[in-house]
Amino acid sequence: MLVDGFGRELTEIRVSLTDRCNFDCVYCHNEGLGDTRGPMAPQDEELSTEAVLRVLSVAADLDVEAVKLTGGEPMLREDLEEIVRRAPDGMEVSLTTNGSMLADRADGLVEAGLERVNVSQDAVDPEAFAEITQSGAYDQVIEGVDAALDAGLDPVKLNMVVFEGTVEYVPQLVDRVAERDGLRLQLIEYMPEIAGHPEWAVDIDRVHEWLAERADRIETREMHDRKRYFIADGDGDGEGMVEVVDPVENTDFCENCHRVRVTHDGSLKGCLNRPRVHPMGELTEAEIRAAFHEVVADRVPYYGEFMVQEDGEWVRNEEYVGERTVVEHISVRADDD
Ligand SMILES: Nc1nc2c(ncn2[C@@H]2O[C@H](COP(=O)(O)OP(=O)(O)OP(=O)(O)O)[C@@H](O)[C@H]2O)c(=O)[nH]1
Ligand SMILES: C[S@@+](CC[C@H](N)C(=O)[O-])C[C@H]1O[C@@H](n2cnc3c(N)ncnc32)[C@H](O)[C@@H]1O
Ligand code: SF4
Ligand code: SF4
Repeated sequence: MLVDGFGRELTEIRVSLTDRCNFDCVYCHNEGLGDTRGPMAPQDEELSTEAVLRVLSVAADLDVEAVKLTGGEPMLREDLEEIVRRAPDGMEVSLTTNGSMLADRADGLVEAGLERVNVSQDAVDPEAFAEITQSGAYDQVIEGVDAALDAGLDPVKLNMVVFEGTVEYVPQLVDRVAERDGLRLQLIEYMPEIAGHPEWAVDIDRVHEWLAERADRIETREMHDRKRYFIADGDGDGEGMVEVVDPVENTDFCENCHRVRVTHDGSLKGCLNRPRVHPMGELTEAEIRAAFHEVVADRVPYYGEFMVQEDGEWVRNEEYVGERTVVEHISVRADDD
């Protein structure tokens, strides 16, 4: 198993299968890859099926236990089922999707070996959903979630980005997961580091407090030191789990980060917020293996090491001053600024 200089073992990888997407969510950080807008057709630079599988095979040799397939929108890839089916034995395969294409493919994905799915759902109101995602696919997403549950995926997590445009819907989504077996909720703190608009952020501590008041019990997940709140439904006969993903300025979160990312065009990235990417060459097994070693050796906790606090402000640690910033690295959404 690979371990970085801060004692963090590498246990998971996140593979961005494409940076294309059929939605245009106002908050999207696109896993640090820049704008999702553009042609919907497959792009030449995207990793081929075989290249993805080679990366997974090397990762499995290095004792990586789980892979998250993400994007952009990973369900735009027609070879998704094949990738899931041919992923290394013993590696947990999960998917994060906007859910708009899930209804027809959930059964096939389960058959291929998918173990669980996260579906982004920021609102229970179709109009608000359309405004946030810039798409009219609310009904398809709801059908996708139902199909995933019916197909036996467990858990199905609803991902909700908590920012000023969604915070009012938190209680409704908490109720929804408490009422439905198999559903869980992930409240993801809005991350302005890449997406911009820091003024959209809400105080995540207040969300924690609100959940703590309602929870029967609270657990802490090892990954990222995330809190999980277990909340009973109105009748008291069901219980929902709500996990909070709160990476912003959170040193405990970064201290417990065990993930690297593979970009859609075949580079390895040690941190979502850090621009450093390492191309994996022609993607021979030897090149991929070397890239994993180098990237893990270069991994540092973003908050607490790459960024440190000075007089109450987060500033770049002098040791990394020469490194580009995220904002310089990606093509930011020019017309949003
Ligand atoms: N800063 C940061 N944010 C993360 C990290 N992992 C997940 N997130 C945030 O959480 C979002 C949702 O992640 P998902 O891919 O649905 O899943 P997850 O919760 O990380 O993983 P599982 O709980 O294992 O399904 C990401 O797009 C990020 O916004 C991380 O390592 N660092
Ligand atoms: C980039 S999307 C890719 C997968 C898929 N298209 C989807 O939306 O689920 C992965 C996750 O990132 C979350 N996300 C995107 N931008 C974010 C931001 N600025 N802050 C926090 N989470 C964000 C989305 O809500 C989604 O759950
Ligand atoms: S669906 Fe996912 S990738 Fe697409 S714009 Fe929304 S958050 Fe970004
Ligand atoms: S180190 Fe980077 S990838 Fe890991 S939790 Fe912190 S910001 Fe996210």
